[in-house]
Amino acid sequence: MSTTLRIAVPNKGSLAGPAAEMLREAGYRQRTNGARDLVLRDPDNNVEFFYLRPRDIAVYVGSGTVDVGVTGRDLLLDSGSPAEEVLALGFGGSTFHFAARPGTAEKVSDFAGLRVATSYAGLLETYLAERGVDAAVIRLDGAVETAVQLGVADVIADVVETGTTLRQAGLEIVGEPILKSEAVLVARADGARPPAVELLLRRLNGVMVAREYVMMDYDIRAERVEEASALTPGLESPTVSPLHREGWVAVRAMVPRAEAQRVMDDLWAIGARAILVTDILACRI
Ligand SMILES: Nc1ncnc2c1ncn2[C@@H]1O[C@H](COP(=O)(O)OP(=O)(O)OP(=O)(O)O)[C@@H](O)[C@H]1O
Ligand SMILES: O=P(O)(O)OC[C@H]1O[C@H](OP(=O)(O)OP(=O)(O)O)[C@H](O)[C@@H]1O
Ligand SMILES: [Mg+2]
Repeated sequence: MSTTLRIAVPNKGSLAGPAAEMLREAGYRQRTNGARDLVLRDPDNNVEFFYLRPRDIAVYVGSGTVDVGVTGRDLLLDSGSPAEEVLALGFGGSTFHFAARPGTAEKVSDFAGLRVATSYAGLLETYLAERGVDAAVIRLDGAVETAVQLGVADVIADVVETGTTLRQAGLEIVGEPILKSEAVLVARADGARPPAVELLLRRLNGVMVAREYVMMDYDIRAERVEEASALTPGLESPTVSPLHREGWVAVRAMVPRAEAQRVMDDLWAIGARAILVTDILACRI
């Protein structure tokens, strides 16, 4: 039997719930709601899950003590660990921005000589160094928006999701986004990809495709099938099957979920009927 694959999963914070849900959808065993196990075995899949702080996951993966892990792209870059992103997972999205009181600065080069507070010091130091900006980086653990009010910093660099926290602290975004982040699967940068990792990647990809697409079926007159196929090209090519009713065909294609209603309207307008949309439960593409 091959060696057990070790996977690190966030134990708390905004990535923990969606990460466990995605792994469950991919057919792996996960902790039941509210459980606080630090390790969980999934003998059917020959996998062991380690529930760790999201900030630490890239460090464990980089050291080789676990094979792969789920963390944020921002946390991976901040860690400076020899781990690399192998798959973006489509959840936990956020944008990392500079913010300050109005009138403090307009662009990054204005930060020279100022104090910038953040809980992503590694990421920030690299960013400033790459642009040759000499600012003092103040390392904080969280609630960095308050640092300006308390006089500890002039500027902050932090995750912005809705912008509510910034507004409440009287701050506004300065300059371009520093980084767009989302949850990612990470593996050791120099490591070979064992078959178990390839299998995990295929399963996670399958979950993402099943979430992003729906299956669309409809009937249409044969002479309009080219037009219809242009509206529903599918991933490679739509399936067209003969119907018992003369002059008509049945078409089946995957359609992006977000476009399903518009595509149905367009199909209806060219004479398609019996248009049905169904969820894709799982897939391997
Ligand atoms: N609104 C958000 N606030 C913070 N992090 C977010 C948010 N939305 C997505 N993320 C992502 O979640 C990861 C941070 O997760 P982490 O669990 O460390 O922080 P958290 O969600 O703020 O939890 P906590 O504050 O309880 O430590 C980062 O990759 C970050 O980009
Ligand atoms: O743009 P918003 O929707 O307001 O979200 C962004 C805020 O949410 C997170 O803080 P969190 O609540 O996790 O507290 P923390 O700073 O202590 O981590 C993040 O650090 C920002 O402060
Ligand atoms: Mg937080």
